[in-house]
Amino acid sequence: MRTVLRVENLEKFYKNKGSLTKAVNHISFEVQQGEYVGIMGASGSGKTTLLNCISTIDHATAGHIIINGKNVTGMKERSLAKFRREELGFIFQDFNLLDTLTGRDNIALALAILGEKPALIDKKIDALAAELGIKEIIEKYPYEMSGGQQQRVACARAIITDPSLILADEPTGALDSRSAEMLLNSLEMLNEKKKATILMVTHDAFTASHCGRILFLKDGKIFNELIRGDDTRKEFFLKIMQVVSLMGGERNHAV
Ligand SMILES: Nc1ncnc2c1ncn2[C@@H]1O[C@H](COP(=O)(O)OP(=O)(O)OP(=O)(O)O)[C@@H](O)[C@H]1O
Repeated sequence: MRTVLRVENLEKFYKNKGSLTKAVNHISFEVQQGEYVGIMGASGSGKTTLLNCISTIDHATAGHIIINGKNVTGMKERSLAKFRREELGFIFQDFNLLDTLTGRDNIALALAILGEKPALIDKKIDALAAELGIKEIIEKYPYEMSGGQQQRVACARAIITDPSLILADEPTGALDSRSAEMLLNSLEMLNEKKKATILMVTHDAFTASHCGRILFLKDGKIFNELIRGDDTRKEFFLKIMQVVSLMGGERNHAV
């Protein structure tokens, strides 16, 4: 298996009026191609900081992040912008679609920026929209879509460029439970059928139970790791809940 992401001794410290917050404190882990990995932890444990460093939005204080063989920690902003476009797909809690573009054009933009031929853009979008069940809504503008529909368009936008790694930050955070489940089915499809490698931050044990592996953060460090293996989703959910309660309780979601 190929290593898509390698995080080595990563540190991110914030200095504020003499106090030092170790938001990410010596974290190391790897993600292999085709893995679906969740990051869980209490509020303030460093999840978003870690994801922002990996997504190259934030600069690490020390350590290395290697994505698809490229060390992003040393890259300059111009190379980083190109790197993000070519190698990463993003799914945010609040969808982040452009309001002035239809769903189709939001997805198309990601491909157009990479220089894809216009004739191929529509073909690729049509095929993916059918797989994600969003064919009927992609000609709509984001404000004409439900949150769940917007998030599935965001999924399509994240995968259409065939990125090495998809980064999702609380992707179900703004969705009701039915829309969340549809979104999770879409992510599962991207992972299983399209072999997408996904790293997802979530508070929610139900959402996390769709992953193949979970890293639990506490005070900026990896506190525990769970691997789903042959567990059913429900069995994995119960194991996740055990770790969550061991760590001091979290927001929950019924199985
Ligand atoms: N810009 C900043 N300046 C100073 N401290 C920060 C900054 N950003 C984050 N922190 C601190 O770093 C720690 C980790 O924050 P982070 O947002 O990564 O946690 P989180 O696990 O994502 O939390 P949540 O689940 O609430 O989003 C917290 O103690 C936070 O207060």
